[in-house]
Amino acid sequence: MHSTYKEKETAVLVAVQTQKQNAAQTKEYLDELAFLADTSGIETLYTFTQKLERPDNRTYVGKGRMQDILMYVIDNDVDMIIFDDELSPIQIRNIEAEFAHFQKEVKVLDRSLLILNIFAMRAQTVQARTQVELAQQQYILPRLTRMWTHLSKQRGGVGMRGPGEKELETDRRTANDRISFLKEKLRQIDKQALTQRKNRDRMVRVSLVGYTNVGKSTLMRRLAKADVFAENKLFATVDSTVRKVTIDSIPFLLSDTVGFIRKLPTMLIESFKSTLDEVREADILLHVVDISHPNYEEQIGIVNDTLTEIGAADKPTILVFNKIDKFEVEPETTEKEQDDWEVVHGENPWEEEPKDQASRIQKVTEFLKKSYLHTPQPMAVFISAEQKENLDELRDTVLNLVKNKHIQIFPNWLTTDESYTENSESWAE
Ligand SMILES: Nc1nc2c(ncn2[C@@H]2O[C@H](COP(=O)(O)OP(=O)(O)OP(=O)(O)O)[C@@H](O)[C@H]2O)c(=O)[nH]1
Ligand SMILES: [Mg+2]
Repeated sequence: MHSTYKEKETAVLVAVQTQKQNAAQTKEYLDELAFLADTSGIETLYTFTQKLERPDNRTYVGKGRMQDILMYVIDNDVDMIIFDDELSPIQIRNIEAEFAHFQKEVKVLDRSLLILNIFAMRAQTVQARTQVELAQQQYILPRLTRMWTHLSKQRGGVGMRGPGEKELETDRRTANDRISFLKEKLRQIDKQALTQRKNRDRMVRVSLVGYTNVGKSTLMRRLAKADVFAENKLFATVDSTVRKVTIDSIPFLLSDTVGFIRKLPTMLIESFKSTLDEVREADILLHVVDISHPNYEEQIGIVNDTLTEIGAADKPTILVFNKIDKFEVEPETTEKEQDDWEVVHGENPWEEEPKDQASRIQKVTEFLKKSYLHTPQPMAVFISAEQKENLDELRDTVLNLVKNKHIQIFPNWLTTDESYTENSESWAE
């Protein structure tokens, strides 16, 4: 029997492969888009790509590809199309018009809107909620056309048929008023937060930064015994958490905050400025990387670019390569590369499978250290936050940097350290 009840909304994904990217990268980007969709509770049925110099101004992909998408969406009664780049209001209108010929209502979303929706789902504090709503309103305002009604009216659904011209005018005015109101509210929250930060003892401030889902919150739990939320979804964290940590009687503040992603909407970065203050004002950064991710090098670049954008680059940084328990030495390396490695280093780490987890971790760590010694890198540590591997080494590296900074702030510290040991949490096992 045919049932019209659908558990999940369904989507097709669409990306353009420009000359700057190869097929493997495009696939990675689409996998990430599918992960974003999945995090929003949307099931991806199919993906479409097209090689183009740049996305088409009118309909993002060309006419022929659009026809393929149209047929698939109609035949399979798909609920929405999600594009990997931010669409202009005109592109949205044209794409929706294609479907209107077939009396098919389909939601047209893009990567930015998907990210905004996830942030809205996750925001816990008043500050984060206000910041997300501001970004949403700013995204929607130029797109308030007949096809659109704004998000705040209908939680969960976007891209429905909109109101008439007159209501649209009212909607635009309401959106503008709301934007002013939210900005003012954020100014007040910022003022309070600033006072709070000023009243805190001056302590060395360390911030966890990194791409989304790399394990920042998991590491925060290990380092500060903090009960922060971690899960295998994108943007599990969109607020920031600060905890006092003490190692060898040196106290410092550790903060965990929102992760970064490729093509993070600009309005989101802007409205999250105050959440990102923790990062901007930090003395030291722990840049966490998921070394088991096929695109981890590109992710490092994206994080560095975002840090530059928010004015937080050029701080003493430790690259924390996480998830070494999931890192596979073998499949990534050809036999020729293995032979070359053996010639240079006099051993072949691929020769035999280590028997237990401990020796496997040791082997992987040695392998990674050797690979990274060739390239100029900031300090690098290889850990597994989940499996608690090599955390002592990370602790020592952090301690060294913290100590240097601590001595700068408190030149007389060596004689007065007693007072800092009270009431502080110690490094978790
Ligand atoms: N295998 C493995 N998984 C890990 C490790 N560290 C974290 N994870 C998993 O990775 C997923 C993401 O971890 P989180 O700590 O939420 O990552 P995050 O960087 O805080 O992510 P966002 O807050 O979404 O930006 C979770 O499912 C963790 O259990 C690790 O060392 N090894
Ligand atoms: Mg997190």
